[in-house]
Amino acid sequence: MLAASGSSVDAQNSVKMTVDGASKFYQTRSGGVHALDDVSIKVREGEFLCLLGPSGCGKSTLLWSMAGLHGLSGGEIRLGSEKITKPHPEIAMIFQEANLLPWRNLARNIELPFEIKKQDPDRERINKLLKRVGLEGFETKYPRELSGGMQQRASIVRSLAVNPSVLLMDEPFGALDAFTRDEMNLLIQEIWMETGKTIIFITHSISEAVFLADRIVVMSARPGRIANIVDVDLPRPRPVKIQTTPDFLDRVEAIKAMIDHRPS
Ligand SMILES: Nc1ncnc2c1ncn2[C@@H]1O[C@H](COP(=O)(O)OP(=O)(O)OP(=O)(O)O)[C@@H](O)[C@H]1O
Repeated sequence: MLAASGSSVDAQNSVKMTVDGASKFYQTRSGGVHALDDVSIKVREGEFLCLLGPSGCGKSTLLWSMAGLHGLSGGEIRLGSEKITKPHPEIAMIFQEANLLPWRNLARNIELPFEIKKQDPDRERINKLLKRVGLEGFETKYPRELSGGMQQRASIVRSLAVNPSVLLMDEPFGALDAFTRDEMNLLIQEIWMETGKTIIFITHSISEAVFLADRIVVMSARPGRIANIVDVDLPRPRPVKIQTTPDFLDRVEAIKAMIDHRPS
């Protein structure tokens, strides 16, 4: 069954990332936007955490802050005890769009983060990852020659090639068709189980969150606050067909009831 949690994280597991009293105001020409209000989360080492909430509740704002891509108006983000104020080599981000450079082939897209860091690409690791996601043999293809799912697989390889310990994923499969999305959800579950990375994953889909997560942070409408934190104790690996079981559907319904869709 679903269980509210979040109180005794420290006692159970080591904390990988901490969001401590995060608030964010955007200044716009038409006035201020209060996007996040006093959000605190302790992300456990190696956990799969999903952020779920209505459109505009500040999920991307929170994730971008965790990536060090933009600052908070109040509060702080920490990786271990280190304050995150700019991008960090241990933290990689994956977006809804694969963001591959169209003029570079797959191999050269994957090597880009190494070039930026002025490092030699770790070809052994890259080749293993390409094989793992089923892209072996596609190294010389250009993004336009790859399907959306293949492009997103490539962006996963590009992120994991530099061996981060935290993967932040901002609705990574939101633009894919339902079958490809199921495939990608299975793949990311397998990769997570194999690598023990800490994953923080934004989705609009309650089913996707219940399928993937150890815990789901349910956020309320703007300004984003934590409405609930839900444990998902379904055994792993979870097969796609688990999504049709009564237990799974009950969990989805329970979360649906928690989400406040009313505009603030
Ligand atoms: N750069 C910005 N300048 C001004 N307002 C912004 C900016 N970025 C986001 N916002 C506003 O902050 C609020 C939260 O946006 P955010 O994208 O974080 O929400 P979200 O939950 O990720 O939304 P969605 O699920 O639709 O992607 C929204 O009202 C949005 O319009």
